Amino acid sequence: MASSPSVLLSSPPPTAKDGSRFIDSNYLQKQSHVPANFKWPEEDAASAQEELNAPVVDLEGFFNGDVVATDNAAKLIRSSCLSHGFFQVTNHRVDADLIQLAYDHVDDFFNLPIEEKIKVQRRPGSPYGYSGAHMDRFSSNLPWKETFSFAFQNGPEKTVADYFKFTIRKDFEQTGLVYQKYSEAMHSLSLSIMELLAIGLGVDRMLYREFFEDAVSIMRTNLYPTCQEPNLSLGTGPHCDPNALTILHQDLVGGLDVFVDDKWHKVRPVLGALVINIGDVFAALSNGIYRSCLHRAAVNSHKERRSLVFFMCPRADKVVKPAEELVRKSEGGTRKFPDFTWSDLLEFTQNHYRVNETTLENFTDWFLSADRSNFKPTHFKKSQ
Ligand SMILES: C=C1C[C@]23C[C@H]1CC[C@H]2[C@]1(C)CCC[C@@](C)(C(=O)O)[C@H]1[C@@H]3C(=O)O
Ligand SMILES: O=C(O)CCC(=O)C(=O)O
Ligand SMILES: [Fe+2]
Repeated sequence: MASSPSVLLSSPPPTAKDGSRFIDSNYLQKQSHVPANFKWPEEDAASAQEELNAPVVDLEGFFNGDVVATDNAAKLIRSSCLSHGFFQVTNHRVDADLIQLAYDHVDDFFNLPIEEKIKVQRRPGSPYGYSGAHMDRFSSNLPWKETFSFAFQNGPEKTVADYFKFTIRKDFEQTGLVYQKYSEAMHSLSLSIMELLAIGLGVDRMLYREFFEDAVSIMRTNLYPTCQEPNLSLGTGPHCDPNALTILHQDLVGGLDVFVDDKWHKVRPVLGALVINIGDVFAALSNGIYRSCLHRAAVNSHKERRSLVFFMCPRADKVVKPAEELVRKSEGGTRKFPDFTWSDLLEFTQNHYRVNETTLENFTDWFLSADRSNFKPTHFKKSQ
């Protein structure tokens, strides 16, 4: 699916020693015009005019074991997931100093010379590693960003810390320890949110906590450089996250937009809050009762932006299947998606399809088709 990087750029991007061309923030922010392959269709990139009054869920009472407060939090999450699958949380017990430290270390990696960054470039089929504007995978609608992603699995092994120290550079030990701690905090919060989701859906409170206990999640740092023509491009294009649950921390610059009631809305950063959204895996676990939400990241001309994203994913081989009681409760009382594993969905998103808002429907068709190699998507964007 991915074709070779286009060279429709105003001046040639940096060339690595092996002759290949790479785009990083340093290059992007110097462009006075958006290069053709970074331009997005007008209807995708047009800036949001309104702000979303996103529900803010205070988790204090839940963490203190207060039954009424827990029920209220679960209800608020339920109503937001029924309509758009998106909410913010405060009093989440993630240490503010840890969040600050995670931001302090974002540029340790992005400031490395391009040769060092491409040593840990994403490999075909893998969601982990460095990506400069996804140029290695796509040739048009390129995102105005650099990202760095790594795996997290809870347990005694400090896999994140080791990855930074042994795969990037020995002197990245400190940075690795910060992201190890940050990922652990995100994993723990995700499991708490899973309890609230279960309460809201009326299934056993521990159902999803237990299902995701051994999750192998993706942690990602994003750097969105400034863009002189911000209405022509996007930092992250319109999409629903394919994983189960995403916890996003955006800095105070702003740029996250959510598609609600047929319009793009800005999500104003709330100091200390974490932004949470449901992804396709959770939509499937709820048999479509909860929706994964369509969102994107806009860019701006005055200040570069950073975000920290934790994509909670089930262990690769776990079967994603809704509880029987939810099938009965859902529209028509029938299964909406087949049994599948995260490994199946990940393969689809990395090798056969570029994630957007119709990933889950197209994945279902691909997964059930007799001839997967001749797959042509039949579901198209609903947002325009
Ligand atoms: C399974 C995945 C696909 C993406 C990386 C992981 C988790 C979320 C997905 C992504 C971030 C959603 C937005 C579009 C995307 C292409 C991106 O802009 O980075 C997505 C990831 C990807 O395929 O690289
Ligand atoms: O950086 C952001 O604000 C959003 C990023 C996002 O949606 C993603 O990486 O999936
Ligand atoms: Fe996303």
